[in-house]
Parts: sequence; C-alpha cells; structure tokens
Amino acid sequence: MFKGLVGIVTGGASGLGKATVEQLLKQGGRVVICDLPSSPGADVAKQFGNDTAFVPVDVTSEQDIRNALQTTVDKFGRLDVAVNCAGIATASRIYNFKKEQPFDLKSFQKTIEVNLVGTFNVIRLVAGLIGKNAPNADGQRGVIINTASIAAFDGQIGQAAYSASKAGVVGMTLPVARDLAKQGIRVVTIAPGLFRTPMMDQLPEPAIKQLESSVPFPSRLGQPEEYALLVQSIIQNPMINGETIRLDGSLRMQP
Ligand SMILES: NC(=O)C1=CN([C@@H]2O[C@H](COP(=O)(O)OP(=O)(O)OC[C@H]3O[C@@H](n4cnc5c(N)ncnc54)[C@H](O)[C@@H]3O)[C@@H](O)[C@H]2O)C=CC1
Ligand SMILES: C[C@]12CC(=O)[C@H]3[C@@H](CCC4=CC(=O)CC[C@@]43C)[C@@H]1CC[C@@H]2C(=O)C=O
Repeated sequence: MFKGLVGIVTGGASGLGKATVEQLLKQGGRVVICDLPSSPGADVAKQFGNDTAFVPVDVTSEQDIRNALQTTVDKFGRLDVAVNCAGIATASRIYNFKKEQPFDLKSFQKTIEVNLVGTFNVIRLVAGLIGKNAPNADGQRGVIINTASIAAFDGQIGQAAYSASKAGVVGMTLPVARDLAKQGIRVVTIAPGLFRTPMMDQLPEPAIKQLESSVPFPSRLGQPEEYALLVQSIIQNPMINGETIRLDGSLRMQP
C-alpha cells in the first residue's frame, strides 16, 4: 500500500513510535528511526532489516535533525511522511507545601523543550525536504503527524508541564497546517489516551489497572498497533488536515 513511501519516525525505538515504524514497513514503506543515542534504536533497525536506518538524534537539536534528513536522502532518496513520537512524561505539583518547594523550573523547561520545541524543530526542518517532492494528482507532497496527549485537554494533578507541552502541540497544528497548505503538506496531531508502552510501564501495575477501568470502552489500555493504524489512516486520507484526533476510548481524565 505504501510502496515507495519514505518516512521518519522520532521516538521510533520504543512504544508508539516503534509500532508506527513496523506498520509503515508492513505496508511497503521505508523508514528512518530517529531516537536518542542511548535508545535501543540501532538494535530495532537491525531487527527490522534493510528498509530501515537508525539515526541517533535529540529532537531539540537542529544539527541532529539535519543529519537525519541527510541520511534519509542518502539512503532512500526522498521524504514523504514524518511522525513525531519522541516525548517525555514528567509529574510534579506546582508547589509542595510540606517541603515549601515550588515546581522545579528546570524540569518544566525540559518538558517543554523536548515535547513542544522538539516537535516544532522537527516540523520546521522536515517541511523543507517534503516540500521538494513533486505533488501528486491531488497536489499533495507529504504529511506530518504529531503526538500530543489527552492531557492537553484534561490535564491531571501534577501534569502542568506535560499538559502545557502537549497543548502547545495541539495549538500549533492548525497554524502550521495553514502555513504548509500551499505546498500540499498536511499536518495532523493525534492525542492518545492511555497506551501500553514503556512510558506507561513506569507506573505500578495496580495504578495501570485503575487507569484501565477508567476508560469507558474499550476498558483497557490502547495497544501501540492501534495508534499505528491511525497513523496509516491519516496518511491514506487526504482530507484529514489541521486537526487533532483523540484516540482514547472516550476517556476524559479525572483531576
Ligand atoms: N503511552 C501513552 O499512554 C501516551 C503517550 N503519549 C505520547 O506519545 C509519545 C510516545 O510515547 P510512548 O511511546 O508511550 O513512550 P516511550 O517512552 O515508549 O517512547 C518515547 C521515545 O522517545 C524518545 N525520546 C525521548 N526524548 C527524546 C529526545 N529528546 N530526542 C529523541 N528521542 C527522544 C525515547 O528515547 C523513547 O524511545 C510521547 O510523546 C508521549 O508523550 C501521549 C499520550 C499517551
Ligand atoms: C503521560 C501519562 C500521564 C502521566 O502523567 C504519567 C505517565 C506514565 C508515567 C508517569 C509516572 C508517574 O509516576 C507520574 C505520572 C506519569 C508521568 C502517563 C503515560 C501516558 C499518560 C498520558 O499522556 C495520558 O494521556
């Protein structure tokens, strides 16, 4: 289905990103996995075979992303799709009244830097390369897909930094889609609910069970493959643009 399509996936060594890499490959695409040097990205690329490459990147670095784009062109000749999955989850209350300690500013800045600035950095750089493609019959040159979270809308206690970073991703989706419309590049954001990934596995099992029971239907964590299926759908459907799509089993998180 995606024969000839070339994608890059940030955060592609783990969780939602890794499932996306696998789905794009299954459909006949070729994929560059971008993830931290400390990630298992090299092993993941080896496991997936010759239609993948791993480039160690920090998404907040301009040079790292330029390197990744250069590798994409050298190895696969073009770029059609970029999927932003790289992200970190942090949690802290705004003020700890027992310890008389405010939210650590560095931690707030880091969360914004990776989740929001990192996503923006990738978008602004991939747009130039995707824009070089010849348009298809519909005028489309490619697609950029971002990952927010339902915490962008229903942020919980302790999620001020995480929610702000993800709300930023939601907020820039429409203006960036408008910026890139003339070039025929679509921009879409997915806001996942609760998915079974290494990020989620930081929580103890009883807490996960409790979270699962809070999802109306299906009352369980999402599988990373279900996220990847939405990525596939967004790529296939040229009318989806400038929108954030919740993928959450109708969960609305409690405070
Ligand atoms: N798992 C879940 O339930 C949900 C996840 N999300 C979001 O989905 C995205 C993917 O999350 P998961 O797959 O669950 O997490 P994960 O922890 O399994 O994967 C995240 C990947 O991002 C990479 N990464 C982190 N910082 C990076 C940086 N500065 N540069 C490059 N790569 C970096 C990590 O090395 C890791 O491989 C994240 O943005 C997360 O906030 C959103 C809602 C729910
Ligand atoms: C990010 C998200 C909600 C959270 O805040 C938690 C995170 C899993 C790891 C965590 C461990 C903690 O001890 C504090 C909370 C949290 C940072 C969750 C994974 C997915 C959740 C999300 O984005 C929901 O939309």
